[in-house]
Amino acid sequence: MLEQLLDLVRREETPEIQQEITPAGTRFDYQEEGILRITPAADVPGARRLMLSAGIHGNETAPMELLDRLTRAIARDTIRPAGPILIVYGNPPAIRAQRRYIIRDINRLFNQPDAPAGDTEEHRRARIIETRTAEFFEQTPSALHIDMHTAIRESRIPTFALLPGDEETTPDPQLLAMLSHTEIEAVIQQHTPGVTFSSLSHFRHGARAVTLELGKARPFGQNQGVRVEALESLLTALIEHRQHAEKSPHALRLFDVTFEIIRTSDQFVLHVPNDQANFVAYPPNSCLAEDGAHRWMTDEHSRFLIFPNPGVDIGLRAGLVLCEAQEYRPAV
Ligand SMILES: O=C(O)CCC(=O)N[C@@H](CCC(=O)O)C(=O)O
Ligand SMILES: [Zn+2]
Repeated sequence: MLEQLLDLVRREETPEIQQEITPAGTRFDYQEEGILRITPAADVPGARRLMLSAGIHGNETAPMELLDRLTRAIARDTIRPAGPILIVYGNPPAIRAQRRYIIRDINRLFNQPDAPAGDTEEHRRARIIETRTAEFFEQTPSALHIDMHTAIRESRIPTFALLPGDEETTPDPQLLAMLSHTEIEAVIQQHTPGVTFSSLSHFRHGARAVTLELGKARPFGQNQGVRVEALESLLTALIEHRQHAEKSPHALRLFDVTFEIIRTSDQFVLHVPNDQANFVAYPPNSCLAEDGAHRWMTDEHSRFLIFPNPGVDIGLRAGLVLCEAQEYRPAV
């Protein structure tokens, strides 16, 4: 029953039995709505703690369908976990409503210990997730958090990853090597501490953390165009703590976030068509947005735009501007 965690979320049902053990001895513990802790029959030395999340935005269904398949395979003992796993479906009310969020974008409410408590469902949910995440990671250096999303718009690079980080952070070689075996084609390194779920894991718990963008957001059952086979194979190998060789590694385009476009007032204007894809490259000195006297301009380096969104709340990012770095080539 507990392997049906996603269905329980969608039906807003609480399971009567909140702990189950598979024939192979894998234990499922239902912690909260949409949060399941999986404990292996026997911890394999060196196996990672894995936190796998999806549904932080309720309309991004392909990652949820992937996580649902993995959870059910573990329950059938088809996949045998080597280390503990925390499965998180981020925003149950938004998942049921099939919307990105209900009142506040929950992926802007993390890693802000000094922020006011907030009184929305998303604020309450973010605190629950933070509590369960802290319990789970307990400062485990080998931990890995993969937060899976799909994007609002089409993308000239359809599948890409974002790595949280600060000014000094460079892309983690282990994560790059891992991602080079999946459908991910580009990796974006962030350089300012963020407020996303992956930022919480990285900055608060010292975990390796990555946000994956797996394609365009579509309703449940309509994700045939979202290719995740290689990712699913990698996640299965990570869960079982075994070598992964199903897909030969490929080069990755690397980008750095050079600045964020922030909507700072009602006068904010984003000079980007609503249907423009992610990763459009601009000529230098293009004005991407303006708000009063402030203008966000490209230059000869900072010229790729992703996540343009003029409808964000004031104070939140309305776009990320990137410069391209030297590509990653897997070791031969
Ligand atoms: O398509 C968009 O505009 C956003 C897609 C999405 O939800 N992306 C995440 C990225 C999180 C990160 O920066 O690590 C988000 O915006 O929350
Ligand atoms: Zn998302």
